Amino acid sequence: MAKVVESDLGSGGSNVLSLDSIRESLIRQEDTIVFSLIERAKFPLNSLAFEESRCLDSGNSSSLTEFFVREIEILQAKVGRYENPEENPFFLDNIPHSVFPTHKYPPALHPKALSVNINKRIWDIYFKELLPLFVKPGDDGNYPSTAASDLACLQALSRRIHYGKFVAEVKFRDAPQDYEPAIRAQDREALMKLLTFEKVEEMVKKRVQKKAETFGQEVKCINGDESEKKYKVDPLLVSRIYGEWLIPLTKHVEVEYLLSRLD
Ligand SMILES: O=C(O)C(=O)C[C@]1(C(=O)O)C=C[C@@H](O)C=C1
Repeated sequence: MAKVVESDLGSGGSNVLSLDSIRESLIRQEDTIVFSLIERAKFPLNSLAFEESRCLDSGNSSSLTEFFVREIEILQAKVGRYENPEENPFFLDNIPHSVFPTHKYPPALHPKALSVNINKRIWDIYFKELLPLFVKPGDDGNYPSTAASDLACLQALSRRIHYGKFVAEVKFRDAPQDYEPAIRAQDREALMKLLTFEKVEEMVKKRVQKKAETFGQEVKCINGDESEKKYKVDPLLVSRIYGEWLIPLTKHVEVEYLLSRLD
């Protein structure tokens, strides 16, 4: 069995590997996700930025958004972003090494974690299903700012969903006797059942709804008598995005990670 050691887990984490500390991080990530959706909602859909290749460089056939994300990922890789096991690139084919000495993240995950990357799926879902739900239709031509906002959303969503690897690792360590038989049998359904906590999911959906109400409320009057409350992104929609996409994709990552946990 590959060696995985007790270690510090990610951003500002304590060195206790526990389900509570992992959930704390997921709760903090909700703020980033809700804010990134609110920021993206400033712009209309601007689909020309991500749907069509309009690059003037004849050797390049990517959309403006894809070009932007690829270039930013290269830059971020050069300063060590992908040395952090919480970060997963969208374009794996062109990730260079860091050109600076990097922080040595203690190995918290099984080495097979590296092969769990569902960013291609996240990209497709984000542009085809999620974005049209929470931004206005239309085109204002502001593609560079739109692409920057899309990247912020994509990275926040990807980090949250791939955090499933850490959640799965902790659950496995807490109860190997429950998980090992299902892993040996490669039984996805049994694993899904073991790692599901419906009450926690309900709480997450309610909390992000509340965060979207709190962070995204239009504030025009200062004497508190807004006649009708208005939100930059519909709070019920944020809850639905979690319930229908983010939580199921996180669980999918958990299962994929666990399937190789004994390799
Ligand atoms: O908190 C957990 O136990 C998780 O696995 C995370 C999560 C989620 O995505 O929010 C996923 C599955 C559980 O059913 C509950 C919540």
